[in-house]
Amino acid sequence: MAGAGVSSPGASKTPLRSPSSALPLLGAERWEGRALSGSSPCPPTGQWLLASSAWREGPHSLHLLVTTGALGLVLGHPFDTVKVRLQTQNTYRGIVDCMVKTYRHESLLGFFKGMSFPIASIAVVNSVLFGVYSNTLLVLTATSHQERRAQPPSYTHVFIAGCTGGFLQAYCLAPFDLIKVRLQNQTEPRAQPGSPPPQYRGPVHCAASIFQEEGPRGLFRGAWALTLRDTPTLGIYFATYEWLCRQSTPDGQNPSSATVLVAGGFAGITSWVTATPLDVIKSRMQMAGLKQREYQGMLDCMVSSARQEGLGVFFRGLTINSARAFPVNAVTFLSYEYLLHSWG
Ligand SMILES: CN(C)C(=N)NCCC[C@H](N)C(=O)O
Repeated sequence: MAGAGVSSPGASKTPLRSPSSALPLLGAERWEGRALSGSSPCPPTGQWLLASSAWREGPHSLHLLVTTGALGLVLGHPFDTVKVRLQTQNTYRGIVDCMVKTYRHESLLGFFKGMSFPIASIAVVNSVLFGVYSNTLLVLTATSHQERRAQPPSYTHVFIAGCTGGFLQAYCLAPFDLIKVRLQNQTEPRAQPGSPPPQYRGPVHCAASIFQEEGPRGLFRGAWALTLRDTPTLGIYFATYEWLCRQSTPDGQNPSSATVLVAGGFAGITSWVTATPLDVIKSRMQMAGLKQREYQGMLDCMVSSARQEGLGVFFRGLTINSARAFPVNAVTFLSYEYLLHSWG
């Protein structure tokens, strides 16, 4: 990552050797205490998982990774629920109609259905994505994170590293994403006496039911569409982020925190714009046989969706997902940069 590392919004853009310029934002005393006591030697750049590296850095870094990821996820989940419902159900006239109906029938809690598994898995999924990305870049460019400030990687390398991260994270994400989508699509209000119970009583029951009915492969329903969605679009995600950072940062310097936030937010939007057609197909495949008819495969799903609902179907949920993607990915990149930076 060229110029990887963050500086506080007001800091001058001088090359940084420690996260001290990010201190006002991210906890000055903790870092300074550690630096003074000498308890934080620079760990090697080539570690596979960000989370395990963060553990070595100390609980502060791990907390940051998990907390920012989880916070973004909680704030973004209601938007995600509306997106998923718009993509898979034909009963809504648009975003507002979906929000109103969800609120009326299910109260505010309806927007948070299916959130627990994504929260439980965010650290692993983000660690695989960002860990594989930064290590692939390390292999491709043969330069460490620090050296890349002076010798920025080519966009082709950034794109390939992003695609590799996207490909591998898709397989970790697939079962969690399937359970999320199934639970988000349960429109029954909370169990009331006399009303029929929803099909799944919670995430564990959902996973167990799928496993019992369809075997382990059932948990990977839609995984192909997910992989096809994530492989190129995560290449686009990192390349956009890198490009935006370089546009607004003088050569050899670190992007400011504000730059990281804006570049991360726009990288999220750009990647989701390109990911939406396959996102629709993925969600429909995951719901096949339930609220959707069974499909013979991805192609069948694409063709029959387009025939019945027109080409606009491939952009369902795009607006609300873009509104969600900006803040979620802004904080994700800020914590990623902070972690890289704190390794020195
Ligand atoms: C286009 N795609 C699949 C992505 N950009 N994925 C990475 C960002 C994931 C982030 N938690 C989010 O939900 O936006």
